[in-house]
Amino acid sequence: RSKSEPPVVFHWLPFIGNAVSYGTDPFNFYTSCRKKHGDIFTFILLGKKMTVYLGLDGNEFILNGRLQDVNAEEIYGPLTIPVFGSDIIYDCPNAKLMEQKKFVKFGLTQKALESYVPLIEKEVLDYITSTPAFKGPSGKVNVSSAMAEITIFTASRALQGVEVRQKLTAEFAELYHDLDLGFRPINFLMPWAPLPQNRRRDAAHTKMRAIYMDLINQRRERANGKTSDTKDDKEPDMIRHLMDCVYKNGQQLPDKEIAHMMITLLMAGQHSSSSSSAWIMLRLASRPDIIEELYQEQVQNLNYDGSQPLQYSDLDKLPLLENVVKETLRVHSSIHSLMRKVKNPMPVPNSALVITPDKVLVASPIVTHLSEEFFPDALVWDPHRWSLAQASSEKKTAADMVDYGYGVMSKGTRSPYLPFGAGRHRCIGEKFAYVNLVTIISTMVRHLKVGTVDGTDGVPRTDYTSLFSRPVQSAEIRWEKRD
Ligand code: HEM
Ligand SMILES: N#Cc1ccc(COc2ccc(/C=C/c3ccc(C(F)(F)[C@](O)(Cn4cnnn4)c4ccc(F)cc4F)nc3)cc2)cc1
Repeated sequence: RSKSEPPVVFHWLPFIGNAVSYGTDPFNFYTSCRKKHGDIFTFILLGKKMTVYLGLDGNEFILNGRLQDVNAEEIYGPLTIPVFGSDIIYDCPNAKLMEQKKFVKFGLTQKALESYVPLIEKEVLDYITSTPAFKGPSGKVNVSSAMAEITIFTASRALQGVEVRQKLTAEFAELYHDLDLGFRPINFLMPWAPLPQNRRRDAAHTKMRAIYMDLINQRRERANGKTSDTKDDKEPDMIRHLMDCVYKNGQQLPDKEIAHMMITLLMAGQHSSSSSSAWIMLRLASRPDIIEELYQEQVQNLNYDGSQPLQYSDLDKLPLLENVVKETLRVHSSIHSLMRKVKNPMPVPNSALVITPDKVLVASPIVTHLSEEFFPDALVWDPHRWSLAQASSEKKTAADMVDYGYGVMSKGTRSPYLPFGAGRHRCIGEKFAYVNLVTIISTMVRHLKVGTVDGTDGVPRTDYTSLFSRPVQSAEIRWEKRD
């Protein structure tokens, strides 16, 4: 091979290449390739040349790459456009995506987040006091399906508003399920496949968009005082906010784009929060000592006595709970591969290597999350490891800050911990995710003790075959009501 090409990982079959070993366990695949070839290597995934660049330098090279050199929408578009809808996110120029991210980020105001805490708490309480899986004083529950239901209720009630939440129990749940059928890796790898579930996905998307557009019209009529409905319209939910957003070119956000943005936020919020919350509950079940510490934290820091409701200002008085979420996002990052299409030859600094436009670049922050170099005993889930680090907040100089059009933020890529990505495509849902996760877990800890079914301190293996790595299905935990 030419000296400017990264080493190619050995594979038996052309086209299929390393798809199977990568698809079954990407983290172990990356780790074993790194031992043989170092931080930069190319593997074959269904005919695509995937060039992985690991470590802090890889994260910087890819996530802070120039807009004209690295392209996200070419890779993510085929998977996301049929699910999210047209003219938004990866179906529009990047400049328009940056404006859409600004709209959403500025819609998640402190006032909005404050209003979400009681709504989220109520959804969790209603769930554990009414769903059959939590009937009686104790029992076992499939933690993935329970957390998926809880998070769809909390995310829809908070972010989507009361009408969408009410629809969730009815037709919407079915539509969400059909739309979700299209949100699978197979649609990454073979978007053109005429699979039956892709027709159901398209039908569900069309119906969901119509539901949102009706909802937007109802709200507009109410706002114009056409109907006498006295419903409290002042709830700062995202639909209301997006209805008032205007692009830089003076164009109002069209109703169709508002509907598509709301579907996008439902999918993003649901998958990331449900896999993270399932892992948090499984980790707590394996560490009953941590559960007791969390319960004591509620009692000592909030004077919790079994009655008073949670509020937004309580959330930053729960450092151990925050570290439980932070540590779970380190060990169980739900997106293991961040991908970009290369558009121009990209010389790798301090090396003879050039990444050419026939490649797809892959960053994998989870590899730095689990490197002994940055985290001693990296594979051990230990929330207390962050309480030491909580003191040392690294200094932020202007050189570390950047604004891609949706607010100033740290470049981030000198950090080995990037669960929300970094750079132009960095997540804007982090604040909502934390409020959602901390409120859900607080409420679970206040009312339930959990443990593993077999009494061991283990957690299930990771299922990497879905779009967001999650616990292998039918992972169960034991629960017992406190009150
Ligand atoms: C624990 C929860 C979450 C995690 C771990 C997470 C993770 C990530 C990551 C790693 C990226 C970067 C993707 C890339 O560079 O290719 C990202 C981007 C993004 N996420 Fe999240 N996310 C979470 C929750 C959310 C929520 C709740 C929302 C919406 C309310 C959201 C909306 C977005 C958006 C709009 C982007 C930008 C994509 C782009 O600019 O191309 N995320 N997220
Ligand atoms: N043989 C075989 C074989 C081979 C391989 C495999 C498995 O291979 C892979 C490879 C890569 C990946 C990557 C996951 C990936 C990337 C992007 C997105 C996303 F775009 F959708 C998201 O970032 C998601 N997100 C962000 N924040 N919250 N949600 C997003 C952005 C903006 C937005 F507005 C809404 C969004 F929700 N989602 C998921 C997963 C599996 C299986 C089998």
